[in-house]
Amino acid sequence: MNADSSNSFDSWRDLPAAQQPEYPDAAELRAVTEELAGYPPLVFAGECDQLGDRIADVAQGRAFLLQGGDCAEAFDQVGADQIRAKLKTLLQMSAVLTYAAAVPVVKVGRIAGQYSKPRSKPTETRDGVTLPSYRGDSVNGPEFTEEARVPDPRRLLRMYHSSVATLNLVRGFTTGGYADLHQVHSWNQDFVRSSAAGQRYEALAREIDNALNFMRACGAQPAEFESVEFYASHEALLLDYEAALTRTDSRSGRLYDVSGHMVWIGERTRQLDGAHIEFASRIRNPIGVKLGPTTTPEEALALIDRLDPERIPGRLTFITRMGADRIRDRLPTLVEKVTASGATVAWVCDPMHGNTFEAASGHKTRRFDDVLDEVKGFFEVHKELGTHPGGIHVELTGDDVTECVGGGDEIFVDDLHQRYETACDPRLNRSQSLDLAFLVAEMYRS
Ligand SMILES: O=C[C@H](O)[C@H](O)COP(=O)(O)O
Ligand SMILES: C=C(OP(=O)(O)O)C(=O)O
Repeated sequence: MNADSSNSFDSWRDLPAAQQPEYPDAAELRAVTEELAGYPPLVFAGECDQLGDRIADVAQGRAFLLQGGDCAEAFDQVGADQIRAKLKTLLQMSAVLTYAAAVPVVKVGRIAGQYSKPRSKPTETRDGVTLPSYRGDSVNGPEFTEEARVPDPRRLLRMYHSSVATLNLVRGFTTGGYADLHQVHSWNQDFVRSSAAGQRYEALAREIDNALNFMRACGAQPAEFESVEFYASHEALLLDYEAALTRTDSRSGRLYDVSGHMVWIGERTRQLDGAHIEFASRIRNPIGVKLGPTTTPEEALALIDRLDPERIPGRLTFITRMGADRIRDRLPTLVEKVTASGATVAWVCDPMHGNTFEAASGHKTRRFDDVLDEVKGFFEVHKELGTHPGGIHVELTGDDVTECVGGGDEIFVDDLHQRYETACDPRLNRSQSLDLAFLVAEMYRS
């Protein structure tokens, strides 16, 4: 793959780009992006196409998308234990969904690139002191000091290297035996095992074991069980970074953003006349777009025209994040109008971003019951319309954190301070994630 030099690709630069950092030194940014443009790709175009084929199955009702990971990855969390814990969570969820809902699961991490955050407010005030908001480790530091909050373009280099290290280990785990289906029990070997969800999982893992033993006895040992296909995704927020990692595929001459297999455009940056949608329209990766409760059917149809003019199933995923109280009201018209237009998009539910509130303690949190209710609403709407509820997009971690309230091993509002470790928004912990997988599997089956 070559660094792209075609002028047309630069069209996004003439358009307003929301949520971009204001770097104090433009020359330093230029030097960084030139350096990035010379670095090897994180992923290959062929892998992006393969994910596109898998998402086409999702869009056409033959598979389910499980997309999840941190709200914001952090540079000081790039360690083997943290990465393995996230992967384990996704593998366990996927085992539950595949076995209990009997559906192939397309596994996509919010991982190896999820370092940038759009914010509601440009500044944050504490004890009368106002500083620029933290925008993710790729932009500035979370410490509440003037120095840390200055956007530093050299952080983009660290984002690249952290993503490379993460993806390298993920590839090792997913193809080197760790993700072998015969290991279903070993993913459940830590604190989660004693939780209600962990015990339920253990029972399911025994059933999977029995099924594998039966197949072995019949002489079937499919190689597919020994490794998993796992893809990396993140929000394409910082366009200087994404553009520096956009390359021409030598096979097809087409442009791919090789910073991840799939990228999505967020709710705050999906303006039709903005730089993010223009950028996304130029690359061939599978694209996600977040759709919040104010999205009109006309906007959804215009997004399809811009991002999927050839109507290729798998190209476009609409990730709806309406809120539990609005999903049943807002989603039906969108799905109806998009379906009537003849487009085949994958519909995926993000039950996190429409359900955030601030607890009295000041912690941003989400109720597990609201998360579940939004997913329920999503399934109800699709059932009613005869369309496919294609997947879930969740903020989660493999650790035993206390960031969202509720769940089978209930976390109370008063517990939030105990292990509140997210760099930005609250994530489901491991047992809440498993609880969700079991409940989603039941909904999918019914
Ligand atoms: O993850 C999504 C957004 O970046 C996040 O919800 C913004 O949070 P804020 O409303 O605190 O800025
Ligand atoms: C910012 C995010 O979501 P949204 O764009 O839906 O607010 C996110 O998923 O990190």
